[in-house]
Amino acid sequence: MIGINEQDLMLKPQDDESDIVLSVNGVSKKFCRNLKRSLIYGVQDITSELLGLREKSDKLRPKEFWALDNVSFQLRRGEALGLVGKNGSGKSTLLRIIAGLIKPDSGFVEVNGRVAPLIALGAGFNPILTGRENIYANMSILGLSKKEIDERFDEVIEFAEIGDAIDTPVQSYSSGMAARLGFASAIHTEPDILLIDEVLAVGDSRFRGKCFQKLHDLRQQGTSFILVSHDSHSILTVCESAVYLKKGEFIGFGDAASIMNKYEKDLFLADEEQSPKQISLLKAREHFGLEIQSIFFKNYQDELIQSPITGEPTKLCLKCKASEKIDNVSITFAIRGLGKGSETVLLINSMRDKEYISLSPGECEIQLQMPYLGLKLGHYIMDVYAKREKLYHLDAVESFRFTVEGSEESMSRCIFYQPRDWEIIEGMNV
Ligand SMILES: Nc1ncnc2c1ncn2[C@@H]1O[C@H](COP(=O)(O)OP(=O)(O)OP(=O)(O)O)[C@@H](O)[C@H]1O
Repeated sequence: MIGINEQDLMLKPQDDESDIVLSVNGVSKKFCRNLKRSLIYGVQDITSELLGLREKSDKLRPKEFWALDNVSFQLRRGEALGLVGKNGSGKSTLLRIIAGLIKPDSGFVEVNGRVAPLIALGAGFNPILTGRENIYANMSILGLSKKEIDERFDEVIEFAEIGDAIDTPVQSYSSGMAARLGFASAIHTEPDILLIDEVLAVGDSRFRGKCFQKLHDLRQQGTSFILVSHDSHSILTVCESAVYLKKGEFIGFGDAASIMNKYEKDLFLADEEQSPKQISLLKAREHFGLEIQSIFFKNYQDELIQSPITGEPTKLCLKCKASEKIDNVSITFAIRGLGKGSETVLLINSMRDKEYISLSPGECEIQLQMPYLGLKLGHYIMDVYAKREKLYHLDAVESFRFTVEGSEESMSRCIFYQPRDWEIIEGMNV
């Protein structure tokens, strides 16, 4: 478990208990994989509860498993907390417990204020009702009177941008439209805590930008939120703290940067051994005159380095073996971040750089020299391709993983490293 460190304390200098809007205390929830048994256990539990015999048990019955095991954290007024974990790790279950939709088997949740869950797409809309009817139903469930909904109705449809479709049944909406309407009606209830489960991933990027802007405004007014996302960048830019779950196990609660670092490391590097300084590619592959034998990083003193460092001079090296003289070799490095839908963050091609590589028979080292490494801290996957005059495929290495390290704390919250100097010009020359 990741403990509370100095950074956590820095994040919350005011340790005022009245600021806590949500407190999750040792929450556990078990489910049963077998439907028939699950129904039997359900009937048993209800009967014993009605008879006042039910005791909270920390023991699992056959076929049961912990979907959440002893989860504890707090959320303060105006704070954004990221909730991360692989598929099936218990994130939705936790949000459903916080929203009061299901009860924990042990532990308890204290909520100070109004919770608006945006859990399923469309936030629980009834598909046969129109958008208009759903807004009324939804916002009244979240505690608003008809008069209050009337007052906000125009703002909701304006924010959701669904126009005339407001009077057609929600079942005819696209998933993006339903998500927009769900988001718009939830935020206009002015909740104290907003629970957001991946819904923002559905809208187009312009609408997403608008939602993030709205979330920012709500936070200024004191709304706190929990954001579930598989996209590290969203969590790192929006949230200051995070909770990490792994198959129901509570791995940690702390500042977003250190939790996301731990999560990414586990997610992608779990089965890798501590990566050696030099990655030898032992797998025999078919290659056409050029074989890439290993990939590694060096500093500008030509020493091998385990993990390159943001902003430092770095060489990315390929040890190759040519079986004959080869002219016009084109080398491509395609580097992408980790995680679902990660884009290519760096694409370098020697031909496009007008670098015409000619290799003599035998071994050689091809070096890409980077005076400043612009990649931010984190984990990456790289594909490398060697081609002859763009057309003939010589060799390729796919999914080479590496980690970029760094000492600048701010680098975990931005996208690239900017080499820079500062200068103050004073006096007459300005
Ligand atoms: N009602 C239920 N009955 C039985 N098992 C359930 C039930 N709800 C969830 N589970 C199981 O509990 C585990 C946690 O599910 P949950 O939906 O909370 O995960 P998640 O982290 O939200 O996943 P995802 O990222 O895919 O949305 C999963 O193994 C899931 O199959």
